[in-house]
Amino acid sequence: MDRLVITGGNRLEGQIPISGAKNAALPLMCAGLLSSDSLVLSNLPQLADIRTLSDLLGGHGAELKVERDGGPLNGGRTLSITTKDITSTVAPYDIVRKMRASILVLGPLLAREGEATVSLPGGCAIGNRPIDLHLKGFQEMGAEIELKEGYVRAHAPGGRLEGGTVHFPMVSVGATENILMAATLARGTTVIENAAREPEISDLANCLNKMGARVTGIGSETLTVEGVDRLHGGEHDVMPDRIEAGSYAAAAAITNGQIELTGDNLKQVLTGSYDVLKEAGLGFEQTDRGLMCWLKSDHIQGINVVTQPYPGFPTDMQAQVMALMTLCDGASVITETIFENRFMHVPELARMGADITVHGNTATVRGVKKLLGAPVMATDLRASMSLVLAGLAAEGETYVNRIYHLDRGYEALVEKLTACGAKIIREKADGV
Ligand SMILES: CC(=O)N[C@H]1[C@@H](OP(=O)(O)OP(=O)(O)OC[C@H]2O[C@@H](n3ccc(=O)[nH]c3=O)[C@H](O)[C@@H]2O)O[C@H](CO)[C@@H](O)[C@@H]1O
Ligand SMILES: C=C(OP(=O)(O)O)C(=O)O
Repeated sequence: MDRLVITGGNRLEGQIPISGAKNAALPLMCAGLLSSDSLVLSNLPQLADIRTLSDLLGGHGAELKVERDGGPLNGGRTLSITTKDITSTVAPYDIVRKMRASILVLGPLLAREGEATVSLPGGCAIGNRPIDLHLKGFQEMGAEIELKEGYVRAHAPGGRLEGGTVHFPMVSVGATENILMAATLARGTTVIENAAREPEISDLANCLNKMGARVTGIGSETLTVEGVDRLHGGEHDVMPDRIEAGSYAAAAAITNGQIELTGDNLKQVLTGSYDVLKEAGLGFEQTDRGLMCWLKSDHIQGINVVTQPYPGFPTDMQAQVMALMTLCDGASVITETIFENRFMHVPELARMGADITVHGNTATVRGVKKLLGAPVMATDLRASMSLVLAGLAAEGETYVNRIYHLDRGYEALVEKLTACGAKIIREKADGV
């Protein structure tokens, strides 16, 4: 198993190109199941999750072809997904267990074939993560659902889902995406109330419209989808990764460096994190190529922050901001409201000298003068990134184990940080 070895204390300076967003790319790829024509997606990041989903889609009959490969530092990949026929409506446990977003094939399969059998994804390190809202939504569209032997078996009587009103009692990104995709091919109109408003959902809705879907209300909490008989192919550029951008902005600040994030509309992409990072002392300046980020104030400023659905502060930035706060002037209070168990990075940061107390869903972080390198390991993707950030600032060497989490969501992490002067290498480590 690989690990990262980071020698901390280097001021980072340089450019980092922001990749296409994992959390946009995954639902967009699933949309490829909705049409027998080709969906061509550009700016796709090369990540473990994308490979996992490619395997899953291949099992349903999709043909995936790399049309262009600019590499992570030059525009990413262009992939065509052509699903002439759905050859299997079963999403097996062996693939779904690797990646929870696999549940997003349920809506497209059910919409196109009138049936789907998808393994229940189970929980993960950050929480229970049930899928009841997805299932309730499909039932409101006429589907019959059965849970058997760890699988969801969904069936649309008469072979087609019916439009209806799907009201979500709480905001769910995945459930909104699943119902949105299913509704494009349903009979009649579907109104999705209390829809999540994350930009990745707008990216998906815009792509679906390019494929002939009729989605209105994009970006709002009510999405209206007029079902059509078939979707055609389309071309779509995956939006930039707002969490990757925020993570590298935090890297600039924690090393007292200066990083130019390159890509389009990055200030807007950072909505939700932008104000929080500014309050923490970051300066931002729009440049020709993107957004310059640096620590503007003398010290990192302690802040109080609460994770919220978009446009609030994203839970996927919570661990990285906590890493930043370990070195703040004064204290910071961080409240996690989205996932019930998303503080697994706290004990690891504490091993590096951080002073953090957790009560329920609130962490109080008292800034320390310095962090000290240590062997650490994380249980999820963003927690791993928080340890990388801490390692970049720490005195001495930090060994980040279990980096398969980082491979899920940060494209070319070592290359991007090295290009800015970080001392970071990836090496084999036995038995961790
Ligand atoms: C691939 C992807 O895009 N992942 C993102 C997506 O995950 P994901 O789509 O899984 O997250 P949700 O928005 O669905 O989850 C939000 C909350 O709702 C709960 N819930 C969700 C569905 C359900 O049927 N029942 C239920 O109770 C979850 O347990 C969680 O507490 O949004 C999260 C919240 O912004 C992000 O952290 C993830 O990075
Ligand atoms: C939690 C995340 O992803 P997933 O929903 O795929 O687990 C994430 O991207 O931070």
